[in-house]
Amino acid sequence: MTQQYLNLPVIDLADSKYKRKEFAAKMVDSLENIGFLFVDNVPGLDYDKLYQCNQWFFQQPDDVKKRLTRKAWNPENNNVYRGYFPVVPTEPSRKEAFEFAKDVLPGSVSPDNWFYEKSVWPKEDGEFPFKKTLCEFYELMHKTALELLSLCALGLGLPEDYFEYMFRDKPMSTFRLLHYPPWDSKPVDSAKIEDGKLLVTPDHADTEYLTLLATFNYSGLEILTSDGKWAEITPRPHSLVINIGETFAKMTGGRFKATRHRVIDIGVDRYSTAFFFTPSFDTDVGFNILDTKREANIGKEELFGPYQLRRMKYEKKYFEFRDLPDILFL
Ligand SMILES: O=C(O)CCC(=O)C(=O)O
Ligand SMILES: [Fe+2]
Repeated sequence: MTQQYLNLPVIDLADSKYKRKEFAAKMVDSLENIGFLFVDNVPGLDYDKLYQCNQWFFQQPDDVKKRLTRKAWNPENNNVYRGYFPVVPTEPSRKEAFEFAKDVLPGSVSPDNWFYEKSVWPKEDGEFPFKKTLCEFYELMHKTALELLSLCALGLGLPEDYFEYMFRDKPMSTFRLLHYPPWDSKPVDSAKIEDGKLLVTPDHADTEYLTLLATFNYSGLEILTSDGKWAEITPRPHSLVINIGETFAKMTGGRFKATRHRVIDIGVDRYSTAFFFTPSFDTDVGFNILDTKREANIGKEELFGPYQLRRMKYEKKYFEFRDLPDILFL
């Protein structure tokens, strides 16, 4: 099979003030038909600095990573959800990652609800302000995601602030730094796909609401197009890749697509960052936002937190999530 390439639609946020309606329509069209798009000129987003954060972390020695490693891989630690997880050589998903969130106020959630556990951070040497810089990026991604959702709302004929309440109080968003080392001479069979290619992340759709991905001009990201073929996204420097997760798709009754995608081994180390914009645990995600007849949604309440845990731990069973503890009150 010859490799297919795809140029995604582009929205330039520098123009979004005076082309709002046009961009809203483009955003809706992209999410209905492809499920992915590029966003250029995100105000304040410094890609070199973000890449520097990514490189700084993955160059840390093993003992630094070990102190941040989730309990499933290091029983000495208490963090089950945030922090670091290592490459697992028997998995087709070949990646290590560092994940953090914005801490909630102490006492504002049940201590059993590890979705809100405090983020863990590496010790710094005073040379590079890793935590401070990444926390600023978190705020920037949060703001950008809200702006993109307000364009979606406008394009769908909803009030522009329609989605805001879901993310105002205790969003569960995760910021993930990723490193995919290339396969060595003996890749696991489950990583082998057509045309002799190798996976570093298998076919999946994201679970949350909206994903903001920086690929730093690396190739390797493929999406499953509507004609059933895998196509590689042509990287676009200084642009974010945007896609939606299953939660948003289901709340539009499937009108918006949570498109399946995967990452291919490009033969060299690959780095990216993903911001998963995620509602609060208590958000009702059981209704269709496009269904104007209220009765159609009665009795369908579904809290986001339990939905997310079920999808990640019991249904998708990704290696990084399948050992998560249960949450007793679910
Ligand atoms: O690294 C990438 O380009 C994609 C990452 C991804 O799909 C994910 O983490 O869900
Ligand atoms: Fe993904």
